[in-house]
This record gives sequence, structure tokens and C-alpha cells, in this order.
Amino acid sequence: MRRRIFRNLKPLTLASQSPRRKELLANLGLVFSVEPAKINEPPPESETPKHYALKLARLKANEVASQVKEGVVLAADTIVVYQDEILGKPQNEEDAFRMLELLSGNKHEVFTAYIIQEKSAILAENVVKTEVFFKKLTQEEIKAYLATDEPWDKAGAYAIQGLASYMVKCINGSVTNVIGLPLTEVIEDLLRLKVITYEK
Ligand SMILES: Cc1cn([C@H]2C[C@H](O)[C@@H](COP(=O)(O)OP(=O)(O)OP(=O)(O)O)O2)c(=O)[nH]c1=O
Repeated sequence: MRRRIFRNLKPLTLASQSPRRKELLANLGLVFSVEPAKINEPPPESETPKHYALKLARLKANEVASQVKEGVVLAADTIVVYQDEILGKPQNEEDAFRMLELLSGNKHEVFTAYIIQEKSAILAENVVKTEVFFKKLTQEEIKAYLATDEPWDKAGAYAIQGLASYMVKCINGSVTNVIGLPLTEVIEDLLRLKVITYEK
């Protein structure tokens, strides 16, 4: 039995070090190479969260697209936003604790911006929003979670796909968007741009 819906019409490079993004695409049976973008993420300025995520995704896409010989590059950036405050990856334990205290018992937004680029031409760019509702967390619970290695490389200091899954009461929007790539939209764009097509 075949485990593949899509085949490539063009080579695809994922410009990401994120094991989650790689797994999300690999789960669909997509064929792609991985080339992490080596950029220093600048801190947010006065732009909106949506524009900040797009700015970072553009920087990543540009860096890798300038090096890739053939095909298209897919780059993305995910941020967590609580009442207009952008929560990136936590810097330290104190930072992670503060983030989880903000999210506790509240609604926040997760934005993932993605870019599909070929050489210097941006073929598609999009920002997708998901609303996430957290249960109330106790201090003891946050401490126990922070003792795991899960929060450190995640925006907002949690992983919906991991140990924090029980902390999420409900979401409004795409779950893969929270994990790092809004697959519905990304696949639609890759099909439209004829980077991939359906297997016969
Ligand atoms: C909120 C949330 C974020 N994340 C992850 C997705 C991203 O990997 C990370 C946000 O950081 P990003 O800066 O978007 O990505 P990255 O540094 O991991 O990889 P790269 O820049 O090379 O593409 O947080 C989860 O895995 N689960 C979650 O529930």
C-alpha cells in the first residue's frame, strides 16, 4: 500500500532547524531537504506581531534561498502572543515561568508566518493565527513542567504536541500552525505553485 499523496515537481528545501517542522512535512510523505537558516533573530520593534513573524520568516527564507541551487525554499517563524506581547523562546527559567503564568487560565494567539521563495522571488507569503485556551496552572505544576526539557526551544515555553497537551483546554484554528507550520495553507500554496502535485 502506498503511503504518499503528493510527489514533487520541483526540489523543496525546508529552511529550518526545527525538528517539528521537519516531522510535519515528513508525515505527509513529502520529499524535501533541510537547510537551517543561520540568522540572528532581531528583537521586535514597533511592528505588529504578525509583521514581526513575517519579517523573521523572510530573513530565514532569504538566507537559505541565496544558497540553494535549485527549487524552492520554505521558511517559517512561530510566535506566541499574549495581549499584544510577543513571547518568543524563553531565555531562562524565570522567563519561561513568567510566560506560563501569563498563559495560565487565559487565551493567547499563535502566529506562524511562512514564505515560499525561489532565488530572490517570494512566491507565497502568509501568516496564520490560531487561538489557544490554557487551563489554570498552579505554581507547582509550572515548576514540574519546567523541570522537563520541553519548554526551552518552544515559543511561549510550551509544546502543544507534548507534555503540555493536557494544559490546552481548546483551540480555535489549526493545530499544526501551533506546532510550526499551517499545513492546510502550505500544501495549498505548494500545489498552486506546482512545487508538488498529487500522486496518480
Ligand atoms: C507554541 C509551540 C511552539 N513550538 C515550536 C515551533 C518552533 O520550532 C518553535 C518556535 O521557534 P521558531 O523561531 O519559529 O523556529 P525554530 O528556531 O525552532 O526553527 P527555525 O527558525 O530554524 O525554523 O516553537 C512547538 O513545537 N509547539 C508549540 O506548541
